[in-house]
Amino acid sequence: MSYLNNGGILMNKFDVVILGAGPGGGALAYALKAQDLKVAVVEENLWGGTCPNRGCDPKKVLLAAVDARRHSQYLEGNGLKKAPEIDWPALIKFEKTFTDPVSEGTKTGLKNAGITVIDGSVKFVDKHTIFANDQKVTADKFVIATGARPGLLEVDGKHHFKTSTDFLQMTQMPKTVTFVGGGYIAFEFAAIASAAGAQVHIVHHNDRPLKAFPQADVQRLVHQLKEVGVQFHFGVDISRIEKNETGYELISAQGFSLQTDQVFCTAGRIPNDDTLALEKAGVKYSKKGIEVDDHLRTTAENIYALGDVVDKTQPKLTPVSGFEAHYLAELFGGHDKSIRYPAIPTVIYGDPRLAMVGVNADEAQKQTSIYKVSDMDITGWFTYRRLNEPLAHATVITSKKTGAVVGASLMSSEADDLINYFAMAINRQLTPESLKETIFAYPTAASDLTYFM
Ligand SMILES: Cc1cc2nc3c(=O)[nH]c(=O)nc-3n(C[C@H](O)[C@H](O)[C@H](O)COP(=O)(O)OP(=O)(O)OC[C@H]3O[C@@H](n4cnc5c(N)ncnc54)[C@H](O)[C@@H]3O)c2cc1C
Ligand SMILES: NC(=O)c1ccc[n+]([C@@H]2O[C@H](COP(=O)([O-])OP(=O)(O)OC[C@H]3O[C@@H](n4cnc5c(N)ncnc54)[C@H](O)[C@@H]3O)[C@@H](O)[C@H]2O)c1
Repeated sequence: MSYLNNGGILMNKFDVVILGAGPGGGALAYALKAQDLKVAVVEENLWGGTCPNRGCDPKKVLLAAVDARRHSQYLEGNGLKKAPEIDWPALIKFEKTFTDPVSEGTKTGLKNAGITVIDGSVKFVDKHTIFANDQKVTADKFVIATGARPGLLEVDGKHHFKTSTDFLQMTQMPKTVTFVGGGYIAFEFAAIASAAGAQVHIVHHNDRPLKAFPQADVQRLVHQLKEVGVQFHFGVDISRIEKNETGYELISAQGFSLQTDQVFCTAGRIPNDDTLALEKAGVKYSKKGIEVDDHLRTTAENIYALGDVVDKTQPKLTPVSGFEAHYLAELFGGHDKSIRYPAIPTVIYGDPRLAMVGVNADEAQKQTSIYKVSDMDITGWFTYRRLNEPLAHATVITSKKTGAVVGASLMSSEADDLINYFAMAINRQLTPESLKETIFAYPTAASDLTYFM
């Protein structure tokens, strides 16, 4: 139902309006439509959100070429003569064949399912009303799924910073590339840029990059990136970026200076909660995201939030947004359970992959009366030796009381797939004995599972 009010403004009334058409908002819209609710989605930018347009998917497309080159390098002299070089402009052109159709395709898909799609940037008027550009929309419930955007460090010359979005659209690879902030994006993009021929620098403000991952694994990853030429600058706080004839100079108050052709800020993302006029709706938020309770309800009783925009301890990842969407669909469908997250696997798609799930090895080492920690150099195992990979490693944590696997961190080219088996083992509380009841196809990375525990 829509009509014009006295002011000539288009009015719409919905059961649920979802703000943001990312993986979280999109998944929720389909699930609520399946419950016969009148649903609208408002999107201010590209339909589909961060992951398929400027995040996970385009990155993984670039990685296909990077992986092919690296694996060829490992086999040089062992069956392969010469590793191929990356043709960056052609690779970006290939990547665009994935990203270009996403927005229109996502929007059409929602429309075809009977979901109302509205292009516009949302501002709350009150807790039952929003403005999406010039459209006034009312609803019984709102779900804020507006995600996050790249943050820019507050330094002089911060307008010179490029972002992860720029990197994924860059048609030429510069000779030198610098990432400021040693997190997920820096480690992944450093592996990509270095394989594509750039001299890569990572500048990090302390000596502990990737702080959510076990320290020993991070050190191994740093070592591996150094081996392929990536330069790390730890304990450096950039205070200024100056443009000069040949590119940019990064400067710290302590006298650090680095000349680079391009500089990317990879020091974290900012939740998109500060542009929504949330005060008007009584929704509490901060720089960390929107405050929610254990039902993903905000401080306004009819307004919920999910995904990267939420202030939470869980990692901000695509499948986590999807999990929360599924939870809210069930909540709106009538159940009243609190949200309970399973063990969440997370991966650095670097060289090699670093993946972890469940209890962190560093925490487990501090509680040896509770956990058994098995640390394994698996480089010599058949699965990895046949690829001639320089580094493969696994740490597996089991409960001393039950024998069940409770955590793992893996490093190898297979780690991103293999970690999912560990996630399943943890969530189903599998013991090494129960794993032996399954026959795994051999020879595969999964057929090694019983040797890990
Ligand atoms: C470079 C990069 C690589 C990544 N790689 C991975 C990976 O490998 N694996 C993984 O799991 N995760 C990865 N992520 C994280 C993943 O992309 C996010 O966790 C995921 O997209 C979050 O989904 P969401 O639906 O919560 O938010 P988003 O995908 O950010 O969607 C939010 C949507 O809301 C819209 N919006 C914002 N403000 C408004 C407004 N005022 N009005 C209307 N619409 C608005 C935005 O335009 C956007 O489309 C990566 C992220 C980046 C940046
Ligand atoms: N593979 C994946 O799943 C994946 C990949 C990319 C991004 N993401 C998501 O996107 C988020 C953002 O990624 P990101 O890499 O921008 O952030 P991040 O939070 O992973 O890392 C940012 C890093 O910057 C550092 N930092 C902060 N201030 C700094 C300063 N002044 N100077 C130097 N370093 C500084 C922080 O200590 C931190 O280590 C991730 O946290 C994750 O949720 C996920």
